[in-house]
Parts: sequence; C-alpha cells; structure tokens
Amino acid sequence: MMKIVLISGKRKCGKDYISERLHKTLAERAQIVRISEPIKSEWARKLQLDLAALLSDGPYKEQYRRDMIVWSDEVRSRDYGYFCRVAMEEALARRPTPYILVSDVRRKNDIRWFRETYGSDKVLTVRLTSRPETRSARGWVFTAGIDDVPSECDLDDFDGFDVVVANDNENDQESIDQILETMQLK
Ligand SMILES: Nc1ncnc2c1ncn2[C@@H]1O[C@H](COP(=O)(O)OP(=O)(O)OP(=O)(O)O)[C@@H](O)[C@H]1O
Repeated sequence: MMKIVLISGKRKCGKDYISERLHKTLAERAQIVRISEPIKSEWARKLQLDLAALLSDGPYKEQYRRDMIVWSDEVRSRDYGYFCRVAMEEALARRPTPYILVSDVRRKNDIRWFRETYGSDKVLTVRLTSRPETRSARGWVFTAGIDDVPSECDLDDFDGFDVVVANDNENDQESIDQILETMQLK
C-alpha cells in the first residue's frame, strides 16, 4: 500500500534534511516530492526567471519569495489542491514508489487535499520542531512577510499530527531508524 508522509515544520526545522535522511534509508522504495517545485517552476515560467537560481538558496530566492507567495495564494484560493496535484502527478508519472515523502507541507488545506485524494489511511502527518536558537544557528532570521504569513504559520495550530519529531540535535542513523519505526515505515 502506498504511504504518503507529509512533512511540515517551520523554516530551518530541517524538513529537507530529515526528508533526505529518510529517503536515503528507504532508498528506492521512496521519493521526495516538493509542493514548492511546481510553484517555483510555474512562477519562473511566468516571470521568465532563471529556475536554477530560484531553486538554489541564494539571495535571488528570498527576493522573489514574497511575490511568489502572494501569487501562489491566489492560485490556491481558486483551487486549494492545485500545486499538490501537479507535484504528485509529476512524481508518480516519473516513478511510482510505495513511499512518498512530501518535504514541504505548509497548510491545513495541503493535508486536507492529500487525505481527500488518497484516503486518510494512506497519509501520515509528521511535524518537525526545533527551538528558535537551533533555527537561528542554522541561519534563520525572522523576516516579516515570510515568517508571519499563512505559508509559515497555518499549521502552527493544527491539532493531531501523527508524529512529532524534535529536531535539535545531530541525527545518527539510529535516530533516523527510530523515526521510521515510529512512523511504522520500517
Ligand atoms: N538533525 C540535523 N543535524 C544536522 N544538521 C541539520 C539537522 N537538521 C537540519 N540541519 C541543517 O540545518 C539547515 C536547515 O535545514 P533544512 O534546510 O533541512 O530546513 P528546512 O526546514 O527545509 O528549511 P526551509 O523551510 O528554510 O527550506 C541545513 O543546513 C541542514 O543541513
């Protein structure tokens, strides 16, 4: 049975890092899906931006991040599952895998779409948490317009994540295996 792991957490909580570690352990049984990928590629097409620069972590990304959030919110207000659908269709067309790790879940409506589309029994919600000091040490700086808008805060009051993982320390393989065990993916 396909299992879709929805990974969320505030900026610099380690969504990418933990997703990559889980992926490495699950290997060919899993793939990482990013909802932000079709958002970035459509936005780049729209503005004829350099996609490679946009996908990297440079200043370019921050510069366009705010405008992109506003535009993608408009698209979502018409169709809340739009970007989730495109990301999943592209991923499954590329290569269907039993485990899907969605590494950038940000909204209650994302979770809603996955549950409605695939059934709640196939969807596992994972919340990563890190202390503000940890996030700062990883380069996070509070930025108005990014850290205080729904794309960052909508899931703050979501009740009932299936798994909550505190990600403040370096993870050895044992702790990654532990996370997989908690998720019953091992
Ligand atoms: N458990 C960990 N051990 C060591 N380094 C970590 C750990 N978790 C995260 N990091 C490091 O912290 C930084 C931020 O992590 P990451 O990019 O995964 O966060 P994110 O939640 O995806 O952030 P954003 O929302 O800004 O994209 C990265 O350099 C990553 O390698």
